[in-house]
Formats: sequence, C-alpha cells, structure tokens
Amino acid sequence: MTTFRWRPEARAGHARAGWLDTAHGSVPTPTFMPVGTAGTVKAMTMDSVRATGAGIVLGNTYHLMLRPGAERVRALGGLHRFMDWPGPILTDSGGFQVMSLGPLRKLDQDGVTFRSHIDGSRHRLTPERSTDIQHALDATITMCFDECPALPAAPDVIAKSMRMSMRWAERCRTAFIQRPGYAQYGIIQGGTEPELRAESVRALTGIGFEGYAIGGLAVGEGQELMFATLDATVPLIPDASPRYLMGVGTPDDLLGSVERGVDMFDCVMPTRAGRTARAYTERGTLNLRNARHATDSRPISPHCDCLACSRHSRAYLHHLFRANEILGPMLLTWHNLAYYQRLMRGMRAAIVDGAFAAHADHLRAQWAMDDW
Ligand SMILES: CNc1nc2cc3c(=O)[nH]c(N)nc3c(CCO)c2[nH]1
Ligand SMILES: [Zn+2]
Repeated sequence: MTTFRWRPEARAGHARAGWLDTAHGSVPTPTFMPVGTAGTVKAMTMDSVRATGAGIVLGNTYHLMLRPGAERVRALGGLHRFMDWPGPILTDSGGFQVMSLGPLRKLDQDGVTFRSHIDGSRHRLTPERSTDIQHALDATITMCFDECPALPAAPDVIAKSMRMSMRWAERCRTAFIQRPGYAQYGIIQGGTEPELRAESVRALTGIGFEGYAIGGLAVGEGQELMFATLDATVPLIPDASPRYLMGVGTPDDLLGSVERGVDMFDCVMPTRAGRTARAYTERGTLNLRNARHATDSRPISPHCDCLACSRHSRAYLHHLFRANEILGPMLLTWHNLAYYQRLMRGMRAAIVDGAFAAHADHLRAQWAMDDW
C-alpha cells in the first residue's frame, strides 16, 4: 500500500531533487506536467507522452465535467482507464478555467454559476462539487476549488478573494475522500502581497494538505514579481511537502522557480507552441514557419532524441507547417515536450551532482545564443 509523500534526494540552496510517491507510481522531481485538458495531451498519443519522459499529466475538471461528463468517466473506470495513462494524474479544480473560459459566469460566496463555452448550458461549481468530480475522475492529486484573481488588483480585493478561497479550501478538505497514495493540494493565494501570502499559507497548513500549490501567479504580473512572490512564499511551506507552481512556464521561469524550491509545474506553452510552429531549443525558440528554415537539413536540436529530431529536418517541419499538415503539430509538440522533460532531467541531475549553480549559468548562457 503506497503512502503519498515527497522524498528528498538532494538539495542545492533552495532547489530540491526528490521523488513523489503516489498510488499510480513514483515520479522524480522537479517535474513538468504536460497539460491533458480534456483527457488528451493535444496532438500526442499517451505512448509519445511517455516517450518524452513525462511522469505525471494534468487534467481539467472544467472541461471533463462539460464533456464527456464526470459520471460517464467514472462509469468507464476513471480517467486513467479512459485515457490509458497508468501514471499519476493531477486534476485542476475548475475555478481558474471558469474565470478564463466560461462566458456569463456568476461568482458568489458559495461557488460559481456559469454557462458552458461548448453549448451554453448552465452549470455550477462549488468546493464540494469540484472535489466530487475529481473523485469521479479518480484523480491521483485533487486540487482545491479556488478563485484566481486577475492581477493587478488592490490589496483589499486580493485579501477578500484569498479569504474566500481559504474558506473553500476548508470545505474541499471536508469533502475529500482520503485513499492511500492519493493527495489533495491546497492552493496558496494572496496575489503579490507577502503578508497575504503568509496568511494563506498559515490557513492552508492549519487545515493540512498532502501538498501545496502556489496559485494566483502567471496571470500577467511578470517574472520579477512572480519570483519575488515565490521568495516570500515558498520558504513558509513545510519542507517535507511538495510544492506546485500553477501555470508556469517558460524554460527561464522553470529554472528560476526550481532555484526557489518549487517541485512541480504545468504549462500549456510547449504544447500550444507545438501547434503554432514554435520550437523550444537549448538556444531559445525557433519559428519554423520562417522561410530561413526551408532548406535547412539539420534537426531542430542535435541534443534531442524525439521523433522530429531523430528522423526529420527543420526543412521538413517547415514544409509541414506551410502545408498545414497534421503531422507538423504532432512532431513539434513531441519535440517541445521532450525539450521540457530534458530540461527538468538536466536540472535534477545537476542538483544531485552538486553542480546546480554552474548548470543554471550554462542554461542561461545557451538561451542567450539564439544563433542557430
Ligand atoms: C497560465 N497561468 C496560470 N495561473 C494559474 C493560477 C491558478 C490558480 O490560482 N488556481 C488554479 N486552480 N489553477 C490555476 C491555473 C491553472 C493551472 O494550469 C493557472 N494557470
Ligand atoms: Zn526534438
């Protein structure tokens, strides 16, 4: 019987390398979670997701409750069976997606009423309903139902929103059904206000969760304010608890956040970029629609073992995107996710080898050389 926990392996300043033990297997941290919003990592098969080195994927309550419906997924054996992903799955709670996706939404102290962006039908999410839906999906890691306020916002607006999310966290914890190897994460809010962030950490650790997410960021505040908020918040999270920074980020964001003690990440950038011809590489990004790639026989990256880099040229990818061929997004999504996983593995190895500071300098120097 597995106990859900984060096990430390090595440290470099605030940065940490370890293992996340779950009911659906152990995952090395720091880890990047490909976003599988509607039960699929867009343009990927689960075998290709696994081939990139991903250990844990993210699903969304909001999308899956609207289509195909949480009860249908439960009846079909849960999300692991439905999408044939045997590894751990973290599901977001729906609050963020409602605020950013659902038109005509109405927020009150008890939850959110909204219309589906698919067919306009009316739906309601509360802390209890969100937790129940994630249980129906059989999520390995369940996220608390919260509100992620748009930034910038006045401190009193941030405070009111955070305190409502803390009341919702209490209700989520009550609704959560504990199972060996499963977890529920509290989501720290408080905008970019250090005192409000500290109040939120106190509230959540007072309730007690298996892990803690830093929410309310990557909403336009910029990297400097995001890092300053991490500096003020991460050290307050119990050392033994896994830390998850929601919605982040670029490779440079990931490096700076691992440096500050974050263990888990999710972001749509590598998959969204894969569909829009933007390739992530060790030396910055490439726009493969650009004519300069039309006759370039080199792979996207010489350091990459993905299907695009092992079998094809930049010229071929350029052609596929110019011709609007489906294979373009498939190959480039695979490459971008492989790059993100290689980046995480490289940072983890450097922490374990006691060479993290030098590795960070090397990464930053490479990214600055966008000459290929
Ligand atoms: C892209 N930036 C971003 N910031 C986020 C912030 C939050 C947040 O505060 N709460 C919840 N539940 N989810 C969030 C998500 C979705 C994660 O993919 C975010 N995504
Ligand atoms: Zn590649």
